[in-house]
Amino acid sequence: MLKIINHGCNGKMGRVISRLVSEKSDCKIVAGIDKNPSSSDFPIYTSLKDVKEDADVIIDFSFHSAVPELLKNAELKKIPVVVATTGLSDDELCTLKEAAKTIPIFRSANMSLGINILINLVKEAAKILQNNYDIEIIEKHHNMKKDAPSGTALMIADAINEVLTEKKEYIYGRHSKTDTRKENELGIHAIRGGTIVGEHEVIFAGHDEILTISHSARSREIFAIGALKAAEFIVNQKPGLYDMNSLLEKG
Ligand SMILES: NC(=O)C1=CN([C@@H]2O[C@H](COP(=O)(O)OP(=O)(O)OC[C@H]3O[C@@H](n4cnc5c(N)ncnc54)[C@H](O)[C@@H]3O)[C@@H](O)[C@H]2O)C=CC1
Ligand SMILES: O=C(O)C1=N[C@H](C(=O)O)C[C@H](O)C1
Repeated sequence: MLKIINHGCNGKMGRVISRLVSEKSDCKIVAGIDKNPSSSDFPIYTSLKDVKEDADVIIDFSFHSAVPELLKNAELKKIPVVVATTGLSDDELCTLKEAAKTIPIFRSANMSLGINILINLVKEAAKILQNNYDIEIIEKHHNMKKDAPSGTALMIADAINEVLTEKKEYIYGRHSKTDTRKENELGIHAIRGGTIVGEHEVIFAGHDEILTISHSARSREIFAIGALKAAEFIVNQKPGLYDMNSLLEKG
């Protein structure tokens, strides 16, 4: 029985995690953590330091500024963490990398299988098309999303840059720009509206032809399923930083 702490349990993703876990027989939520506690069938705390229950793993869908304190306490309690929260600053990312020296940490801005396949396809296309095609990323999310661009858009952009001979400069929207697009640009554009779960589109625009590779999330369950798989995976790992590639390699 995998004993899970649900960090951000009262949020949109935290609630999906709780629902999916309640439908499974091989794992359970032993405690939740949220800055806005409410009643639940498991105890809810405002910080990991107060959690009394014994746990194997923490799944985190919260807010970027909550991550450093979570990791500090996870290190003290020696509990592996799945970090799904996006929008981490450079300093917060440094803290995460330091913590991964003590405990296993799984981090991905997108826990869906599809986006991780998209990244592999986009890398192949980028290698071939890098000299003659302009690359732009468009992401669309619901009107409650706080960070922009999405963590996934940045993860896709970083993956593209990894395989390019000449690295691109990220351009976030083109408001106030008064010159034409430069070859070294990689445009990243964020749209917010309604209840859009998450759409990512990578456009390779060349002379008289456009290649578009896209992914559309139709429910939050795909992220929760991925996070639960990551949780099962991370509990058996040594301290270190793991991502979706580690999980996909495992098969
Ligand atoms: N990696 C992935 O596959 C996915 C990542 N996300 C990311 O997960 C995060 C959460 O997304 P949602 O659930 O939609 O947001 P949400 O705003 O609905 O939920 C966040 C929850 O975290 C809680 N929280 C905020 N600060 C806290 C703190 N200091 N301590 C404890 N709890 C705190 C809030 O009270 C809230 O209940 C976002 O960063 C989002 O981008 C969302 C979906 C998929
Ligand atoms: O906030 C969300 O909802 C999502 N956030 C992640 C991101 O920032 O990439 C992943 C997913 O697209 C949903």
